[in-house]
Amino acid sequence: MRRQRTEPISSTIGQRRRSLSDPLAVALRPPENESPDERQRRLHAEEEARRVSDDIDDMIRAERKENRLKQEVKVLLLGQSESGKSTTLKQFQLMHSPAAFRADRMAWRAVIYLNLVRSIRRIMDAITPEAEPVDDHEDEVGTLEMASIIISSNGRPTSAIAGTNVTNYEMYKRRLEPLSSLEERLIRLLSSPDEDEPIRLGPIPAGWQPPSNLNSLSSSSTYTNANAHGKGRPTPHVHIPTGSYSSHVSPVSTSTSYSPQSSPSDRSISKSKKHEVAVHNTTNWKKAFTLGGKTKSPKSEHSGEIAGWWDDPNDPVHILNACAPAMLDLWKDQDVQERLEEKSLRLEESSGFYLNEISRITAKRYIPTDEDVLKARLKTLGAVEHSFTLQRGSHRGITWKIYDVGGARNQRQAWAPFFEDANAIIFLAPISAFDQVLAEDPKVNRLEDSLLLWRTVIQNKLLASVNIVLFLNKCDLLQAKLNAGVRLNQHMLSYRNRPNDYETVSNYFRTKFGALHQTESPNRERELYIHLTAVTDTRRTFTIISNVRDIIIKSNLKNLALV
Ligand SMILES: Nc1nc2c(ncn2[C@@H]2O[C@H](COP(=O)(O)OP(=O)(O)OP(=O)(O)O)[C@@H](O)[C@H]2O)c(=O)[nH]1
Ligand SMILES: [Mg+2]
Repeated sequence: MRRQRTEPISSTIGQRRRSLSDPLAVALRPPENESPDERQRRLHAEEEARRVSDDIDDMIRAERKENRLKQEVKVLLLGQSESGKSTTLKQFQLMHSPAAFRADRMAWRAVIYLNLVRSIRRIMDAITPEAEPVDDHEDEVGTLEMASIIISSNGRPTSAIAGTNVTNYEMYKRRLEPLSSLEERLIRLLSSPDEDEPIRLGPIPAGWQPPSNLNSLSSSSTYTNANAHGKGRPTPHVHIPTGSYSSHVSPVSTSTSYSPQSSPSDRSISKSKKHEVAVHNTTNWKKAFTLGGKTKSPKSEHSGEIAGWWDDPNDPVHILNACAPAMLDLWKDQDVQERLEEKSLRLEESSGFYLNEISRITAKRYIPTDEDVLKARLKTLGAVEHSFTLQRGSHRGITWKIYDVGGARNQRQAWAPFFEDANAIIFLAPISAFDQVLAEDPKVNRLEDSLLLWRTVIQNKLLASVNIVLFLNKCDLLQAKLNAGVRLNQHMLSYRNRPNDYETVSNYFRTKFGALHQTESPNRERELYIHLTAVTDTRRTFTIISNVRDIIIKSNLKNLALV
């Protein structure tokens, strides 16, 4: 709104009193021979003018406030890979744009299928008889790379442990063979064929060193800070190893991926399948994966009804459905369970775990639930922006931009350009991971990595005035792990002989992370908000997100001197 400013008329009006030396004040001074009537009229006119002026001032203030409220709040999600950043973003989406979140459900079907197939392959890898040749060291890492590696408490690599032979191994291998080519097909579909840039992580190059300190990166001029849509922001360049995949993989071809006698090219396919599938921010994987190019086929010739994907013979659901009994038998097999236990492979704790729901997931008319989508695991490359505008409540009109970045070590250099204009950071540390190592570097304990990363973020001067919220995440898994008897002090000596219960352990982590903030933050005034979270739990997370949202907005307004 434009304003026609009404100047104060008289020197008698409170704050607007002008000095008598002011020529304008002299000009506006009441005539000396003013009659009582004239005086009355003048005072009335002055009063009216003052009222109009005050109204306009009020309107200007309100307008300014509204404009400020319209302002964007930029939130950056940080944390190591698999800490739960993308899952937190999904919760924000579910909370603020549920229709859009649910519209994407069918696209997530592909990821869920792939997660399930990969869990089966992890089991097959784990129960492979010890006599079978192991390719090389990379296989040792690669076999487990699809999710966090769980190390046995005695520190020995899991494959070195001999034990139970699974009597039915050959039978499972035969029955589950079609899943191998299905996995390749799902990877290819998710890797979006119309994508220019390769999007899957290749093997970690020899001699590769993860960036150890983000401080140096944040002051680097390598990256230009681009607009809010991330255009021009740097994106990490990731390669698919050449020749990893055959040019065409038939959905029904029988692969020899589980076979020790596979050809070199089969082995190369099998090897690259061991790397986790990731999606680049520019990848339109959701569009690419409507499974068969459509979610609905034309009206059925016979019934005239709308038929679904289940009528499409090429839809992956058919292979999954046919293999479901074998998958169920495998997962329930006592020998298999013993073998997994011997290898300390707790698949229940791994990302994208659907083995307890095989029948439901492989049903022909399966539609993912919200919970399924929240559990689905797809690694992020680069940065993904999601924005929404609050429609209700006192913070109506504020636009939130949430940036979700890849957390793997070779992705972290892409974070720094987002630091400059961030209003808040939600840092996720998965505290259940105290007995796990990084997928990208099996020498590094996950919790140690989280603590180092946390320190680097809070020390960063560019972030000195940014609100920091810490999610000590995966508390549900922490609780399950402690209940199962896994002891924190076997992995973290500083824990000594404190009680191994959830309450004491979670408080210990709260204090440890909090103390680092106190000693390392360049801004002593900055408040830290710590939450114990399980971001796959919608009800709990909604409450936390609402609190966090209010804190961030309040503090943002405070910065604007509005409250
Ligand atoms: N049980 C449980 N699972 C969780 C929790 N948070 C995340 N997950 C699961 O952990 C997996 C990894 O989560 P993501 O959100 O993809 O992790 P990320 O931090 O985005 O990982 P990158 O993209 O690699 O950086 C997903 O399968 C999630 O469903 C949690 O609190 N509890
Ligand atoms: Mg992610």
